[in-house]
Amino acid sequence: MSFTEDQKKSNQPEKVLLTGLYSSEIPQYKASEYLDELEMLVNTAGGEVVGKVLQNRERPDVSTYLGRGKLGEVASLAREKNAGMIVFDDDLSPTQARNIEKETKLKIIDRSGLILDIFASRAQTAAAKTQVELAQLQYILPRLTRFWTHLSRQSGGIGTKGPGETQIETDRRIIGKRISVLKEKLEKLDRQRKTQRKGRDGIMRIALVGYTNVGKSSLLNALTHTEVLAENKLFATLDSTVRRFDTESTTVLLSDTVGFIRKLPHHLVDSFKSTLDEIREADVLLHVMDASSPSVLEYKAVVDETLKGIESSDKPTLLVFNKTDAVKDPEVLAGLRREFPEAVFISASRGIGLSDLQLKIEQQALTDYVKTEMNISLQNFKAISYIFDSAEVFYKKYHDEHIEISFRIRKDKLAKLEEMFAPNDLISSELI
Ligand SMILES: Nc1nc2c(ncn2[C@@H]2O[C@H](COP(=O)(O)OP(=O)(O)OP(=O)(O)O)[C@@H](O)[C@H]2O)c(=O)[nH]1
Ligand SMILES: [Mg+2]
Repeated sequence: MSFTEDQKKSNQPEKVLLTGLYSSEIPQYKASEYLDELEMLVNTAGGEVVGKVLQNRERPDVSTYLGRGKLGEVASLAREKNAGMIVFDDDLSPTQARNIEKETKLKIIDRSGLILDIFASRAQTAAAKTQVELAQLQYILPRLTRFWTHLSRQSGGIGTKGPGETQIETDRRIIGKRISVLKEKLEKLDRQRKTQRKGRDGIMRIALVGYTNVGKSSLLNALTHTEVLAENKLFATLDSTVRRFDTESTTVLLSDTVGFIRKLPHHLVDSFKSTLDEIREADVLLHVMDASSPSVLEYKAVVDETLKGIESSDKPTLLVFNKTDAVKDPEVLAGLRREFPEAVFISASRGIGLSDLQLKIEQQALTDYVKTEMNISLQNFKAISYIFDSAEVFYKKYHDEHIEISFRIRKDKLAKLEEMFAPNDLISSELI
């Protein structure tokens, strides 16, 4: 089922009901914040929320998620409010989804399905489109029987009887084939990306990371005076954009990345590998947070956890609290300052605190990188080509028997370079 596809057919926003659970572990106010976030997702997908229902249950019912009675109530509320769809805050098992559809006769979608839909409608580049399609197919595969009953009903098939097993088996094979084609395509795109990246190696790479909608793209725009799409929607950014950013003493490459969210479908994380590589390969992370959100620390934990999942949690990280202009209570800011004395406090949209941030970035560059000028014997072409591959070269001049070269290089790479010199290869070397 596709939320956004249905949207395109009619100009009326699809009316939906949201539902979720609270328990001794997730208090009611938390669950209701989660539904607010789910509402943002629905709005982003072009839908309109006409009601929200929470049920107190320790764990979801294995066959219908909500208890049967509650599900009946939700279905009648949906009819009363003219809603044609129920959105579940948790992921439904294929069995739950099938049962709920049967009982309510309403369209249903779960959190992962909704996020996948949004990603699909926002993907622009070949890479993002391929990554989303792969995630969608991986999501559909175990749910194939349900999608089939859905299709046969849509096309006015008789009763709810699905097609024979053999048809489903055939489809499963077709989808499986398509998945391997997409994986191959992504590998090819990955190789292209790696070639394009050659030559940027000597420059410090910083990735902007953070929860969705915290202002990462706005910060990229503010720092580099460019116009990347920034808007009050979730997942405005799907593709990573890289911008060169010159400070007084150094140059860095700043990349904007896809925002994280609670319960990001794991298929998405897997298939967005090449987009997330931008984070994995960065030297430094700027973890951007929304200081004006009451859930700021919870979002921080989600981001930390997601970074761990992509093996990027031990990188040097600058904490950046954005949207300070929108914080009503000064005590909130004071509290954050006390708890995170190293953090930088900014407002990307008002341009507050940006020079402070710039300074922190420069300091970081100074600790990790050095600028040096060398005179190297042309005999040692191995060392010279290593410099061209892994450093940013500012200046070079060939003499009869040596090259004069100035470059910026990461300290660990400099150490590796120094090991390559035989006696007399290095005529002179000076930090600049
Ligand atoms: N009040 C206030 N709003 C801001 C600030 N920075 C960004 N915003 C707003 O926050 C919203 C989200 O900004 P984006 O830059 O798109 O956020 P993002 O983190 O890139 O979001 P995704 O790409 O969707 O993950 C937009 O409506 C911005 O105008 C700020 O400093 N103060
Ligand atoms: Mg963005």
